[in-house]
Amino acid sequence: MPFEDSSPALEAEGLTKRYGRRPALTDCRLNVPRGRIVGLVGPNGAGKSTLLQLACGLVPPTSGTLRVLGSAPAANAAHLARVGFVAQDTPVYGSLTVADHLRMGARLNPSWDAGLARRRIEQVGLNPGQKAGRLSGGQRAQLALAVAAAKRPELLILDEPAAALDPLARSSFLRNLMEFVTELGASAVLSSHLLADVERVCDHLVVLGGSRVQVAGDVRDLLAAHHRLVAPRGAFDRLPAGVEVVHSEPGDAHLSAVVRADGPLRDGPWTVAGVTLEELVLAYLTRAAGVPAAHAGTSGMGALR
Ligand SMILES: Nc1ncnc2c1ncn2[C@@H]1O[C@H](COP(=O)(O)OP(=O)(O)OP(=O)(O)O)[C@@H](O)[C@H]1O
Repeated sequence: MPFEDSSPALEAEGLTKRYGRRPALTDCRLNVPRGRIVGLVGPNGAGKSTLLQLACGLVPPTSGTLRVLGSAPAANAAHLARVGFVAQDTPVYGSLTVADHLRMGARLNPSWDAGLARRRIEQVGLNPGQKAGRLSGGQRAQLALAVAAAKRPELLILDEPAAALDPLARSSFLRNLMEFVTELGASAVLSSHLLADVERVCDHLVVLGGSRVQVAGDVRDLLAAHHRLVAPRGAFDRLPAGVEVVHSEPGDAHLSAVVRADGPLRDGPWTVAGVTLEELVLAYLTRAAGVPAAHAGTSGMGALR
């Protein structure tokens, strides 16, 4: 059942967070609608964890505003219950058993769904009597996800939830995540360095680079608005209005560029092709990093490190 309130999952205006003089997020504007699975990507130190911590009310902004499900982050106990958070290292209580975690979840959360928690624990093959400290990284992540989802949150926030998992465990974790989000009618934001994971599960993208939002939007819209143009060098000086070069790479006689176009691209002295999500992300991050064009390789579905 979808939730009735339709205010954005996340809405930020001028959001800035500094640690001392070091900027972690600068002047960020975001509007993430409900019902999306959001991929938050960017290189190390881009500000992903900071944004997620701000959204959970764990740290305050230096300036600007952030609204989560229409309220200030962690505004009150009722609002806290609407948001589930799985932190970067999927922390669990080592001396407590899997079943203890579920009992504790039930005591702490008024909307706890014991049936959902039990079902998920069974499906991922966790032994309720097992001490959490003896679980593997993947099993810990599954337990943390089950506990966060059994709160029946409207928004699940996950900081690199699958980073430590092997490919099989990651695949099962992401499948579980998608099932939860669909079953709960919820929204989710997950940060990841793995573009293949983002491509697989996310329908909305936020790219952070150098503490700023580089690009954000529904994946389908972003892919429709971006193209790869290959053209003789001089042709890029005559691009029509409404076409912005995000990043270009030099060839011998031609330039290859990822461009953003407001509307359909008219014919010209260029060839036009679609871009993959990876090409799109790398074009923005390369531009943000100020990497010289010759170093901006885009081959292979990669990890952002
Ligand atoms: N508690 C803190 N105290 C001081 N500086 C911090 C703190 N937390 C983060 N930072 C700084 O803020 C910037 C953004 O860090 P953040 O952890 O949000 O990046 P990230 O995108 O999550 O990185 P990663 O991919 O490595 O996890 C970095 O320069 C980091 O050093």
